Amino acid sequence: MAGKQAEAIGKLVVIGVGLIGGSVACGARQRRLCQETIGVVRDAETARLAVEAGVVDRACLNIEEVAPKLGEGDLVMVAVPTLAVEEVLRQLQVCLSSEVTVTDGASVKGSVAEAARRVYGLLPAQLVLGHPIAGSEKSGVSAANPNLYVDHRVILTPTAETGAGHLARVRQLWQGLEAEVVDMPIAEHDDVLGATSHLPHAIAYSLVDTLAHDIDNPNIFRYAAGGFRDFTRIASSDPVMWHDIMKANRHAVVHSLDQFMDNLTRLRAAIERSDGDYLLQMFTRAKTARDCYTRLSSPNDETPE
Ligand SMILES: NC(=O)C1=CN([C@@H]2O[C@H](COP(=O)(O)OP(=O)(O)OC[C@H]3O[C@@H](n4cnc5c(N)ncnc54)[C@H](O)[C@@H]3O)[C@@H](O)[C@H]2O)C=CC1
Ligand SMILES: O=C(O)C(=O)Cc1ccc(O)cc1
Repeated sequence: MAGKQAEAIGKLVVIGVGLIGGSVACGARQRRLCQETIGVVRDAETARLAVEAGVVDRACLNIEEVAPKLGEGDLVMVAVPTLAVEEVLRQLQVCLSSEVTVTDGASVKGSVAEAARRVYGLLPAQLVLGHPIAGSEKSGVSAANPNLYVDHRVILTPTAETGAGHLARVRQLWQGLEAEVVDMPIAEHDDVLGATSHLPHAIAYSLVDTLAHDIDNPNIFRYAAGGFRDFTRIASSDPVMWHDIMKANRHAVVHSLDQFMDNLTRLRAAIERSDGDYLLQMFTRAKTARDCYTRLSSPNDETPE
């Protein structure tokens, strides 16, 4: 292997040119990681915007227009909401050669693996499931950012069925985008992300909904300070995307929510009985854990506003 260069990626086809797919496409295009970048979008306006903004070289409205021309070395990235991946795989199954590498960016991996088994009857070797741990509350092609993944982690969840060449090609794409790639079993991915990403989004949505609808003061947000802004930014995220994630990872999210609600119940009781020892101990423990997290993570891990 010494000195052997990885083969360049041929065509990169991105299905769903929003924040995640658009960022992969324009990041790869700017860095010349592939020969051509093609977007598959759902309407002519998005196609026009994606080309005009230099996110892709060209865009089309139907995967069947490009799929028959793809072969070994080409890569298809599916970047649509989690529960829409199955419908896209169904289209790919009928029109795409098994030599083409297929990957995705969906936030839940177990449900996508199950969808793939339903569509193909097994997990095909060409399919490499992945998840960039980078993003924001923004969505759509206008949010695409060629440097979104720089110094951020991308989790790949290969299985025994995953083809080594396909895995290498997907790894090469993310590394070319300057991300740090780590491999993880599917179940571990969904448990960990259920706790660290899906639970905080559920809590943020619930907090804002509580303040907006359950508290009897129409001016409540007028007096919110920076803490409210920091804590609730993610409640501006796309509702369809999060509807899909909560349904797709419901067992892990419910488990994490139960643990959180137990903790919150203990906190409520301590506040009610004015238990200062409990409050100081719990807040100190949490502050130590959070300070440790910020020290360990690079500055880029702090999500920008
Ligand atoms: N937003 C974030 O911070 C992150 C999102 N993800 C995951 O990446 C995926 C994409 O998310 P975003 O790019 O944020 O969403 P987005 O809303 O910005 O883009 C999704 C795109 O997919 C298109 N789309 C929806 N259904 C489709 C279908 N059936 N066929 C073709 N196109 C379809 C939409 O028109 C849109 O252009 C989701 O699965 C999400 O869970 C992963 C990491 C971070
Ligand atoms: O906006 C934020 O802080 C996020 O947490 C972005 C995000 C959303 C979904 C994911 O699957 C991964 C990252």
